Amino acid sequence: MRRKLAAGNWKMNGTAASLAEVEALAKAHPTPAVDVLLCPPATLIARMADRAEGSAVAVGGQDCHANISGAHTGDISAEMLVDAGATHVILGHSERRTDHAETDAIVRAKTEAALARELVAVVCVGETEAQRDAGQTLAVIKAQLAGSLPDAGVDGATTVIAYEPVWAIGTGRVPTLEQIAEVHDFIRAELKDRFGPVADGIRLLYGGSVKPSNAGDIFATSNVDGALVGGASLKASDFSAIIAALETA
Ligand SMILES: O=C(CO)COP(=O)(O)O
Repeated sequence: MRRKLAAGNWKMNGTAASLAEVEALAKAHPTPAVDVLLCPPATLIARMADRAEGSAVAVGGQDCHANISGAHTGDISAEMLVDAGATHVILGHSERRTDHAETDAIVRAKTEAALARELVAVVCVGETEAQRDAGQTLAVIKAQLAGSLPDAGVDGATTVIAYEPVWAIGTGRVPTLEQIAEVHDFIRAELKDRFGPVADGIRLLYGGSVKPSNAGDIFATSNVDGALVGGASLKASDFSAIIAALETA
C-alpha cells in the first residue's frame, strides 16, 4: 500500500514572513494520514526545516546540482540540501527544463546525486500542449522517464514521479480524469517494465492547477497517489484542504 503524498512547490515565492504558513499547516495536521512535504525556495529551506521540526511537515528543495561541490556559481548540491534540513528534492520540473535548458540526461545526473545523498527525488515529467495536440503525450512521457531516471536505486522509498502537463501548470486548466488516469496507468506500467515489482511502491503525483475544489476528484483517479501543488500550496488554508481531500480519498 503506497502512503499518499501531498507536496507543495513554492517555486520562486516566499520570504521569512511566509514561514507562518508552515506553522499553521503543521498545527492543522499534527498527525496526518498522508505524507506532507513543502519545497520552498532555497533561501527558506533551513528556516522552514527549523520551524517544521517535530511536526509532520517535511521540507524539500526545488533542484540540486549533479555535483557534490565545486565551481558552480549559484548552484546548490544535494549535500547542501541535506545539511539545510531537506529530505526531498524536486528534479526536472518543466520550469527548470525550460528556463535552464535541463535535458533528461541532466535530470538523470541530478537524480543520481540526490539518491546518493539519500534525498527522496521527486522527478517531474509532462507534455506541452503542442505535444498533446499532436498525439505525442505517451511517447513524450516514455522518453522523459527513460532518460531522467537512473538504472540503480529507484524504488518506492527513494523516488516519486510527478506527472505535470505543462499546459495545466498555473493555468487553471486541468486534464480530464480519463486523461490523468491514462498517463498515470501508463507511467506505472513503464516503471514496472523497467524496475520490476518495486515499481508498485513508487508514488505517482499529479500536478497542474490542483485546488481544494478539484482535489477530491483527482485523488480518486487511478494510480494517483497524491499531488504536487504550486499556487495552492502557498496558503496553509488551501493546502490544508488539499491534504484533507487526500486523507479521505
Ligand atoms: O508546477 C506545479 C507544481 O510543481 C503546479 O503549479 P500550479 O499548482 O500552480 O498549477
